[in-house]
Amino acid sequence: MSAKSFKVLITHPEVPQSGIDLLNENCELVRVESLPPKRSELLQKIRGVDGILWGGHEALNAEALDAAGPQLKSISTMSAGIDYVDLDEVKRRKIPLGHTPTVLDNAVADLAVGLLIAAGRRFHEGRKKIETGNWENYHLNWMLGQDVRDSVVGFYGFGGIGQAIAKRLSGFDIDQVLYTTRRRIDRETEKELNAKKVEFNELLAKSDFVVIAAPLTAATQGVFNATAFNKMKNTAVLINIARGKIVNQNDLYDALRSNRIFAAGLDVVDPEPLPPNSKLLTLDNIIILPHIGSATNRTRSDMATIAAHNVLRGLAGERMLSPAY
Ligand SMILES: O=C(O)C(=O)CO
Repeated sequence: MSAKSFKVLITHPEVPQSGIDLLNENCELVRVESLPPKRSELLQKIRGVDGILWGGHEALNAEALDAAGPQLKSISTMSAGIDYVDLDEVKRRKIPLGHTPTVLDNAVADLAVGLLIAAGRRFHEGRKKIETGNWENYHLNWMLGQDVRDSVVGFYGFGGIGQAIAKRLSGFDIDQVLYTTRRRIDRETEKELNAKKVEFNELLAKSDFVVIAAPLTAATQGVFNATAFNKMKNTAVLINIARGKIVNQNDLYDALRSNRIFAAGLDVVDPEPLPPNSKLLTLDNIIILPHIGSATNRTRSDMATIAAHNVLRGLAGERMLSPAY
């Protein structure tokens, strides 16, 4: 490919060097420098570019695509989820779009297991007990939590991330994995992970831990609402490492406050950032992280590398490493 003539926009000043170096070999780079990135700077620098490495979760929509112009040939996000992309607008313009699933499966799965144990074993509440001088370990039944051993873990969405979580949990001697997905996974993987596809209601009723690992779409938005929580065990723990909007947060607050379910562990919320005065933060039985599932040095660097390859392949008219559609 002779791509030196291509102009590529990097939409975030902190895109890891691995991605920048790859693109720099063959392309003229234009970079957004403001931090947090200013939309106005992006809309100005996007004009006339051939490719874009979309480094944040800023809306990638008609406004941005129109500002870029009709020569735009290749875009890659640096994320697995693409819910901030107006996919119809990208498709309508026939612009190849890549994203970066798979490389972050392990990092997100590690975090999910951490959250599952932290929520089930009341880490956050325990820390608060210490801070408030309520270390009451003279009770024999003080701070009892949920066992992972022999538990049923239900996955709402069972792609690469869900399967990586299940693989890790097999080391904790869980009893069974249940899952709901649009597609059934292959029998060999089912066998290896002791996983069984079930209907959503069965998943809710039988799971001790429910893990949300599905993309945010019109079909998944708000699915975890009061109706769903009422079908769960009152000892159940909900984990969300996917997208905040899949959960109705008001209903989750009610379910946790009334102990309708035992606890929740969230890496994602709605909105992000969560306002510091959110009522969710007043609860003892929730642990909330600021969307750090893929936040390891190696994972972010790998994501930048894949995104850069996607952009280069799109510019060369080749199939991207991980096309989003
Ligand atoms: O890449 C994504 O979509 C993420 O949310 C990483 O945590």
